[in-house]
Amino acid sequence: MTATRVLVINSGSSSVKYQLLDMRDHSRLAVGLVERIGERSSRLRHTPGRGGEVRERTGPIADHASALKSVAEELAADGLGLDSPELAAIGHRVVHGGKRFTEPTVIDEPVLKEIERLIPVAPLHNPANLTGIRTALALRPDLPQVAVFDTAFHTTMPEAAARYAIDVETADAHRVRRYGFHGTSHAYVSRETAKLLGRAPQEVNVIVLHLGNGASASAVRGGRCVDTSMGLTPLEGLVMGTRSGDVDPAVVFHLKRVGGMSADEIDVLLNTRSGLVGLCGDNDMREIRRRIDEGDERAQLAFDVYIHRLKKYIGAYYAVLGRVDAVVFTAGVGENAAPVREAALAGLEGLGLEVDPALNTARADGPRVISPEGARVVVAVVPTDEELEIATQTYALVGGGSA
Ligand SMILES: Nc1ncnc2c1ncn2[C@@H]1O[C@H](COP(=O)(O)OP(=O)(O)O)[C@@H](O)[C@H]1O
Ligand SMILES: CC(=O)OP(=O)(O)O
Ligand SMILES: [Mg+2]
Repeated sequence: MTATRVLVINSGSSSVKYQLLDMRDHSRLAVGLVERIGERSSRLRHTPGRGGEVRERTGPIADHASALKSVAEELAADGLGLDSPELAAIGHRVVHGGKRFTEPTVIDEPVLKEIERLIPVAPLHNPANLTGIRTALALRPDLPQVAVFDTAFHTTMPEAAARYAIDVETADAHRVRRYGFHGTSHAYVSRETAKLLGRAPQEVNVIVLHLGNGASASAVRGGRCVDTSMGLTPLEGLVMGTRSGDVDPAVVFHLKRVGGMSADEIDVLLNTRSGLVGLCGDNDMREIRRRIDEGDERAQLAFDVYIHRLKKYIGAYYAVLGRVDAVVFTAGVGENAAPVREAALAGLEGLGLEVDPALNTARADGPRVISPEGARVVVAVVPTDEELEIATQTYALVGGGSA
């Protein structure tokens, strides 16, 4: 029997998302999510493929290791256990790969050591990713397991975009530079955009706006990333659900010296109590739009700050690319929030950027153009699929498809 299945594991700081894919037709055999790991109200939601009934488990799940064991049990209950001979590999999302990992990589001890060495530059993400990998390795030590890095797509950024303008020796000694994240999504979406335009990826320049809970923009020239909004960590750039994005770095010294806060407290402030949640108390764009419709001023302010920052990055990446063929919205907010797309491009007609109101608000799935016929730049919505991209890269690396 040929092994044609890939399990994808995306371990976040307090969640594990997973999908089991059949790589012959890219069908989902199972999709699931474990949330609020480490709290008393943890929840596992498992959706079997092919129309099976959704199953939920609630109650405390102490850590990522227990979460993955529960996932393995759910899969086994559907006859899709990790011991299945049809499983070809497990693909793991790893957020920080530093400068070294430019490609998906089969995981062995030295690779684990390097991911561990990068924890100081990804304290929220890499420890969770590592636990996911170690637990999966303990369950199936014989199976190839592959790390797919969020940073990999951005390693093509020129030095001018990747360097911070700080003392070179100090920066290099501490590996301080701009790495960028969400790369799997930016790579997938820019390629799908080229398909939508009916052109080769090498021919098109695209601005990708990945607007999820975390959010980032990238400038992609001919299929290669030339700039992106996240930096040393996923804190830089756009306004996000709970993260501030760009601030004057002096805000940190000020809060320490004048506000009496510790470095750890400021870290928590900027990562978890800022962005939309910090501005208005909500980080869900649906809720913010509902409040705006009721005349809520704080929600309006949060929306305006979010849009202002987004518009600045669109303008910046227009300048970086020189010629733009498409501006593309993706991820939870980008795919679903028509008012965000409309507001982000309002007033940019001079740059050839326009949104057709009817196309923008039409209910539709899949990649679609939302700019008017004949517009100079195509504006599009292209749903991201990080799991499919991770599975595809994993399967290719272990020789799948060639058997
Ligand atoms: N129908 C919708 N309208 C507006 N915003 C939405 C809608 N659906 C989801 N979102 C937004 O998408 C966010 C989640 O995006 P997602 O890409 O799934 O994030 P992540 O992968 O970072 O968890 C939610 O917090 C919410 O703000
Ligand atoms: C890197 C990052 O910000 O990831 P996420 O959007 O999953 O938090
Ligand atoms: Mg996401």
